Amino acid sequence: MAVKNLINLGCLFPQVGCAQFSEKPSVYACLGLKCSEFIGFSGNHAIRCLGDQNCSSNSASELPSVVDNRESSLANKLQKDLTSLPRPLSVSDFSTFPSHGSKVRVSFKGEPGSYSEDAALKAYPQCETVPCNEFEDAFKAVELWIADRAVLPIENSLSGSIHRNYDLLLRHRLHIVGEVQLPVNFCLLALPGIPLERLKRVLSHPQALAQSDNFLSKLGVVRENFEDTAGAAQLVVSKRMFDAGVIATARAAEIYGLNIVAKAIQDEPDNFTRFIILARDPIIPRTDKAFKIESRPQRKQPLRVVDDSNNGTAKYFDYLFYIDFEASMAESRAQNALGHLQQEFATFLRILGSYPIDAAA
Ligand SMILES: O=C(O)C(=O)C[C@]1(C(=O)O)C=C[C@@H](O)C=C1
Repeated sequence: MAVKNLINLGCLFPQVGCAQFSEKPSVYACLGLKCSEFIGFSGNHAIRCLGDQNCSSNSASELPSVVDNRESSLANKLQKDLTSLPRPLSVSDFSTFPSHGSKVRVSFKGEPGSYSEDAALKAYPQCETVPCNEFEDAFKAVELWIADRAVLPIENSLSGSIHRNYDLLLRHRLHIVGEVQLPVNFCLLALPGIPLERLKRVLSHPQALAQSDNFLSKLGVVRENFEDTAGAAQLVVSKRMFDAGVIATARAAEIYGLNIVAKAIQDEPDNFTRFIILARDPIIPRTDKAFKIESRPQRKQPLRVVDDSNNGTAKYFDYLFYIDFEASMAESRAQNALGHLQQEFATFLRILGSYPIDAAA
């Protein structure tokens, strides 16, 4: 079992590269009470369902019989040429190095039009985005110089941490150099000419479906999980699923030629996803002002959990903590605090990055 903990403190730091961030830096450190602990700390990961190949969705087959010719020809006309969109990278693509201009290249997990791509464009408005099949592919794209940055979700204000990315941060040697907080507004999209009442099912990322529960319940539709929101939009278009809606971004509607049939359908209006920006090299902070440390491990009162298999006896476990605090690593108090943790308490310490806080959220 692994436990994560976020802790904050703060100080001044000049922004490098991303114009809309504040000058406040934050440090992400990982601290383990046993190194081996993080091996078991990986999240579940679904297998991607891409276009019409290997797709377990029951969507495609029944369509020609349920749509009339008028709808079919309308959709044909409006459907964008999906083959012109960038194909997400997978590990096998990494032997070939794509040509590129001088733009910053930013890898993300998902298809063009996903929320993650929105986050990449918020951080680097002029960037060239590099879609990837898996979170790990986005890490590798940076490591292999195919991309300059990776933008990956780390937590959502409603659903919490994205464990897979915490795990990957430790498995890879990239550095956190920034963050983006993205307000997540879910839109319901459908093929052109299809009104809300015609929808029998809605496809999307599990988070999007879960966070739009009230709306979907009222609509009385079947929910179908998909790996990412934009991938679901692409599927609905490529399979001409006239009875299916998709929860995705407004940009996905534009990219795939879908109509927005409802906007801001999430249950909670304040829904934010926090993304981290990763680079090959760390930012070296230069500052001298820190705010406060809000929390720290207590040596005399370490965490305990009760192990049921041990007849309810209290048992100590090894923990891995992720600490996100406002400070600069150039500031001596921050160095001292982490130094003490390492000398007196932790068996493992790694600074995952020092970065400016996104104040534009
Ligand atoms: O499916 C997408 O569009 C994504 O970018 C993925 C993702 C996620 O990983 O949680 C990102 C942000 C939103 O909260 C919903 C989905």
